[in-house]
Amino acid sequence: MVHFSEYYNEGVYTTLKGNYIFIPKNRFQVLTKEVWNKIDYLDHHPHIMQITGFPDLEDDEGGLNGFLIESNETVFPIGAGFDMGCGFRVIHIPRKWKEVRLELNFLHQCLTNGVSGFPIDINDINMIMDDPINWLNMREVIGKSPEYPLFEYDQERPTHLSLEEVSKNLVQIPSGNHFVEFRYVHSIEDTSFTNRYGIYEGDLMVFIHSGSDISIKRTFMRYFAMIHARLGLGNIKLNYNGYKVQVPLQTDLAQEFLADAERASRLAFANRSAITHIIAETLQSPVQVLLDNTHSSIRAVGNKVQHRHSVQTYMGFKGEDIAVIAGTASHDCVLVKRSGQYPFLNHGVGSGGDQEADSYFNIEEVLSHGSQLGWYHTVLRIHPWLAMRNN
Ligand SMILES: Nc1nc2c(ncn2[C@@H]2O[C@H](COP(=O)(O)O)[C@@H](O)[C@H]2O)c(=O)[nH]1
Ligand SMILES: [Mn+2]
Repeated sequence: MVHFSEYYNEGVYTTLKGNYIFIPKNRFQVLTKEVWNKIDYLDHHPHIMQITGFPDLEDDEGGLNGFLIESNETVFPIGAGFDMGCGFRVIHIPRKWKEVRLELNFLHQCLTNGVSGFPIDINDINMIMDDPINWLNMREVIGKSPEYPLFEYDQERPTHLSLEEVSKNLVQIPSGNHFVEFRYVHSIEDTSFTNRYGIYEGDLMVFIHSGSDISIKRTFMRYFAMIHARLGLGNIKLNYNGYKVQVPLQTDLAQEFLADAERASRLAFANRSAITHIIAETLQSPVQVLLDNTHSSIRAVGNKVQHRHSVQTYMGFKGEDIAVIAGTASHDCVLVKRSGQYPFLNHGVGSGGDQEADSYFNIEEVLSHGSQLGWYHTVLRIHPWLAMRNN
């Protein structure tokens, strides 16, 4: 048994190769053998430049949740999990939460059955993959994202996504652990921020958590299986180390995978934008999009590949770097403002799947850990009210 605690200091574990795992002590102590095997494997991998673990680090479907990998010349298809492009959008609505009950039934109908007044066809899908911002402008979508990073990709690469399926599933909540939640501001800690942007206690906050539809998720599972089979790695067992499945960056397969990863991110972003539009139209209200990010992505710049599995960066909102840390369905979510230099943070409190699970960590513990590391301070807390899902 290795006594890892000798490397643990003030909320940070330093690996043998000098990589960091930012994790509260009691979480650190219960990391499983499988998690350590994966960390150790990547820590010693010749094509890995950096790995980083975040406070909600844990095992997840062959990979690690709350985990960032930066590699050289190599793509790890499990690096973002299968829900490629998944992210949160947070919208402030300058109305009190108690005032909007009447419109919600109609909204639920729209967001779970599709919206006839907002038709989507294959041309829309092609335009979104090509230039999502232009598509939003052309469709006069209300509620633009203040900042959303698009990455260059090789648009000539063939796609393995089923565009027909995607077109049927856009402008609605995808299945899986995706939702539109109506929450409200219930305690403000940084009044200078909220006064600047007209945010008050009791105001409605809408959370859109949405990634790919099931057909996109299956595409990335197929990529994984295909690369696994090509490498002749045998059977996939429980607690499989999915990082053993890798593909050189310059191969056609890796380039197709990366192109589809960026397409999936753009489609998920467009879906969150279209959902915002439907909410704004239904509530007949202005909306203030605080942020839109993706926490599951694989992107290459030059020969460097960044893999994010449930890891977010701060987003620019009117010159301020902010993020939202999700709690659970029945707990607060928290808007934070960056106070340190470090650009990344965990997206939530773990990966519990569709239902509230025991495996979720305590948000207070996660928050105090991030604050102690000097990453951010709390701006406000957002209380749960009601949620819409589409399973
Ligand atoms: N506001 C809510 N947050 C939730 C809910 N279920 C889970 N979560 C949080 O979201 C993140 C992201 O989930 P993932 O599927 O992308 O891993 C997770 O870490 C939880 O903190 C919910 O119902 N409402
Ligand atoms: Mn997600």
